Amino acid sequence: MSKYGVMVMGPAGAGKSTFCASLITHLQLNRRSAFYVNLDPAAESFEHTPDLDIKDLISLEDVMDEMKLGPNGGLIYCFEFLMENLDFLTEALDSLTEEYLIIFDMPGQIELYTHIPILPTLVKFLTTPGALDIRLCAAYLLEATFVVDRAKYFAGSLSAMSAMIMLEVPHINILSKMDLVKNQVRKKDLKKFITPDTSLLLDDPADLARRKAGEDISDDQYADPQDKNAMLSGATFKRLNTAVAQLLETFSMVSYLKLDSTDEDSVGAILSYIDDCIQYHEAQEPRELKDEEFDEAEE
Ligand SMILES: Nc1nc2c(ncn2[C@@H]2O[C@H](COP(=O)(O)OP(=O)(O)OP(=O)(O)O)[C@@H](O)[C@H]2O)c(=O)[nH]1
Ligand SMILES: [Mg+2]
Repeated sequence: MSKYGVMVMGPAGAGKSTFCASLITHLQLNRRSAFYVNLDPAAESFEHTPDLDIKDLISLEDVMDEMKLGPNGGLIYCFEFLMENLDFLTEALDSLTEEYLIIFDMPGQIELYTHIPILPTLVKFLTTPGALDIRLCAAYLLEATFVVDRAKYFAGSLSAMSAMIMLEVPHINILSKMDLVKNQVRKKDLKKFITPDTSLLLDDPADLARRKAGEDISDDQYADPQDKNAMLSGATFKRLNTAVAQLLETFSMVSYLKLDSTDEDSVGAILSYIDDCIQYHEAQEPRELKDEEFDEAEE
């Protein structure tokens, strides 16, 4: 029997836990079952109490104290420990039926999504047929506020693409906190953010601000070529950004869905994409309405 899940990923503060909470509320309102798994060993407060919490296996605070590690090293240690204790996941998830949407709330350390092979191994474990056999969709969140700094937006999109290539599961990218940029970006421009467009770099407000402040230095203004290597700014920075933007455009693998976690319809729309990705509805048995649901449907 297949299980269904979504792994909510993305950089620190992108709105992952808020989205998980809104998603659970939305599922509950629609009489669907959610199973909330917190895999962030540093997370402290939750809107919905996790059904399974990595902190019951290992806490980042203890690891940092005992192993004398910083927060990032500590997080990697916690994940390595989880990989050695996968029973922790199997025991909790094995008995879940296909009715459930299992929601994994991930930490925000970006190295987890880019160059450390722990996550691909974890995803393989969760999805292997015959074992947990979870049909998993990755949801990668990037803050919409990045649209005011185009370089950050393209760098974020590159990390989204890296996660997508590394994990090899159905993947959706999400621009979160759309409510914060609604009045800042014209609709026409927003389209260019939904599918990364190189022309965004031509009228980058952050770049204009830099130029105004006199920080824009062209390549030939560097007196010392060694300085030029050390200070990636001015024309070199622009060329790098253009190259990254062109790379994204060429592969055309990244495009975004818009999310405002405070808006129920927006959360519902994202859930439909997730359901499609994992073909959730195809597996559901038609179920009989309970008496009170029947009464409501009659009204
Ligand atoms: N305006 C607005 N704020 C949001 C939205 N989603 C999240 N936030 C805020 O963004 C901040 C970070 O949100 P979290 O959900 O904790 O982000 P996270 O990605 O889980 O953060 P880490 O787990 O620390 O990586 C909080 O102050 C949220 O209230 C949104 O859709 N709109
Ligand atoms: Mg979080």
